[in-house]
Amino acid sequence: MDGNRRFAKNRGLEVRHGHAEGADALEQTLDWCLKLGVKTVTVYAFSTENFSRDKVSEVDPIMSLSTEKFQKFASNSDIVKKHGIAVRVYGRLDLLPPPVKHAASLAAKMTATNSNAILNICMPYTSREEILYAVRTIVRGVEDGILDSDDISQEVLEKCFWTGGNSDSISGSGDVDILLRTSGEVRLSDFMLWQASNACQIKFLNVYWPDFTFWHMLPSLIQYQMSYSQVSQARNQHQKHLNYLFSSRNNDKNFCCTGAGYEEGLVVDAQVKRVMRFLDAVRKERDADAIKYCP
Ligand SMILES: CC(C)=CCC/C(C)=C/CC/C(C)=C/COP(=O)(O)OP(=O)(O)O
Repeated sequence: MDGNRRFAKNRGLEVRHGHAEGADALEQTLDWCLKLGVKTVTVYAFSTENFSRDKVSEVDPIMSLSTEKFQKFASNSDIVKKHGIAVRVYGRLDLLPPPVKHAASLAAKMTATNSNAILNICMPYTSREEILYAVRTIVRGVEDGILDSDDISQEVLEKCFWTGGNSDSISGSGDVDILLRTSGEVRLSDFMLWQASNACQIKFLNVYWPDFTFWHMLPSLIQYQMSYSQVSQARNQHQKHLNYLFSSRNNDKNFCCTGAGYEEGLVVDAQVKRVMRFLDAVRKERDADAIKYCP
């Protein structure tokens, strides 16, 4: 959601009004996405670096605005109810002021059973923080004796991300299909670096976020649909590559692996059992963390 300040400046408005318009643009965009069948929408609302902006004129107003939006989502507001949206907040929630993290946890809790669509709000987030979180989780797993260092793989690492769960947990969403960056900046600014690395369509749009319309979004969706077979092919290739790495790590153990990595239904040996037990504990802890600031 980039370009709120420049939008405000161009109109002679205070910065906080730019952010307020940005928050409204999110609800509108969400409505378009869900009507078109895009069931998971992830937005970059605040980076950990944004805390260094002016507290009074910018950070505090963003925090108040976010509290208000989270409270609205928590009460299953019109848009949440209309589309059955589960709201998830990814990031260093511990760094947020108490009213914001209370409201964020409440929104996650009160919408957790909504199962038609997912809104992920990244706040305060950076990809590098997320990767660090995953690495720390894995180190703890090894130190606690749940996991062997030999068990660590790309799949295990990515399942330890904030986004690493699956659709039936209240955290996690997996790979990104389309990434849209508004405001004309041509960089990713530490957003979903890992999740966007696997056949993701990345578009840089020359529009400030509050001015973003359906017509900015539509060409990207059409292009994605038209290239869907190449996307699937690239993803299958990637899965084959992971399987190859997996079986070559395990060829001394007479291990066999099918397409779905560590998912259920696979041949189970001691390593798979260990990994599944670890990932289950990770998912439970992450789900508990998502709602731990509920008042
Ligand atoms: C919970 C919820 C939905 C909250 C929404 C609050 C909101 C709209 C936050 C966006 C804040 C932000 C740093 C935007 C980026 O534009 P920028 O300020 O970097 O603009 P610039 O690129 O023009 O400087």
